[in-house]
Amino acid sequence: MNNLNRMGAYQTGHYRNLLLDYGYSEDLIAVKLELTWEQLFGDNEATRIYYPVGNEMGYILDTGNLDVRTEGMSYGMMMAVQLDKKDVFDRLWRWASLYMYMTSGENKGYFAWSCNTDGTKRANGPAPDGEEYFALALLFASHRWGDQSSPLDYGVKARALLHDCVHNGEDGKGYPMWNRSNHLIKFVPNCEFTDPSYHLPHFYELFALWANEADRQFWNEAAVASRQFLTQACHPVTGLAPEYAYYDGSPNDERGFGHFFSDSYRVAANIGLDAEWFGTSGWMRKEVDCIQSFFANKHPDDYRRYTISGKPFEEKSLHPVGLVATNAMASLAYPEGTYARASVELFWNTPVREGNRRYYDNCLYLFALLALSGHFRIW
Ligand SMILES: O[C@@H]1[C@@H](O)[C@H](O[C@@H]2CO[C@@H](O[C@@H]3CO[C@@H](O)[C@H](O)[C@H]3O)[C@H](O)[C@H]2O)OC[C@H]1O
Repeated sequence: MNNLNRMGAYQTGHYRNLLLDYGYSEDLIAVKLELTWEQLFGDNEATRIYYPVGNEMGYILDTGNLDVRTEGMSYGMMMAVQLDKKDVFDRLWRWASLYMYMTSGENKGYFAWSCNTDGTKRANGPAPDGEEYFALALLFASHRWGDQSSPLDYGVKARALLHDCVHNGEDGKGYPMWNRSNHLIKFVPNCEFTDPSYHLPHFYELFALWANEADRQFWNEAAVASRQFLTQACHPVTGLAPEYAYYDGSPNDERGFGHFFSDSYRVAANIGLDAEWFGTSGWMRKEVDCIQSFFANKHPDDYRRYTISGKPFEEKSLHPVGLVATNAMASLAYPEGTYARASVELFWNTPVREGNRRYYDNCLYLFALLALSGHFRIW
């Protein structure tokens, strides 16, 4: 464990139910959690994102782009392991293992980030946020349910994946997902910039405990590096982070992703979960206060794309419900903050999204509900 002088659930064993602390009743919280799972994973055509396939498999559909992404598959697995839904977890993992995993070429050992619903690949490269979520979801599954025969040998698969993420390229073929010198996660393996929303230091703390022994120091250093990186990537006044950034944290707008838009929303949520698991810090409190105060006087119907200094574009947010959710989840890092309770109240009163853009919003929605109710746990 790296030099953290903070106390979170990892140290105390206690997961805060912030919804309860803010006055929502235990019964209502339980009902909302069950209902939301059902809305996303049941057969309500207006809200679902999960589709079973035959007796053994299933996928999460990006309903806006009509593809299956490693992001959604790994998110679905994380949700399933948190809620003890082994059947759903195993179905998703079987589908990802069969169709997305790449066994040859430059990206051997990684997962194709986008596939069609019939399993054919739409891309031959990975998106590292999927791999990090797959790895931790698998480790949790291994601890919660025990390893079975392949592909359900969860712990074995997680360690192999983390090994490849760090060591690919050492034989001259392919690239690691993390820059080996500065320990920062890349946007894609064969580039040298990053995506602030991919930085999950709270995951790396756990990889440092459970990955192959030879890589544990690497993961400790990755946790330190990502926490430092985030302080550089988030704007000091608005708290907004860009979608893509250079390693020094400055926005990378080469392809038009240097502003606060869809990917960026997750940064605040990630800080909330890091605080819940490993404790909060002065910077995390300030960051949450900045971003929540930036959105405090804005209505979700009018959320836009913004420069990180806060200048709005004409373009509306594609995922306002997701942004409501991530801003609420951030409250875990600063529950006493000026806007923390109002951010959670807005989330509580916002329904899951319907319509074709619902996938990303509803993923962020269920993550926020899990975290705010103390159900997003280290297993
Ligand atoms: O260029 C691709 C890159 O796009 C890919 O990134 C994945 C897709 O985008 C990210 O999330 C999306 C946020 O906007 C919503 O509208 C979408 O529904 C989400 O999927 C996601 O985090 C990435 O995994 O990575 C590979 C690159 O080659």
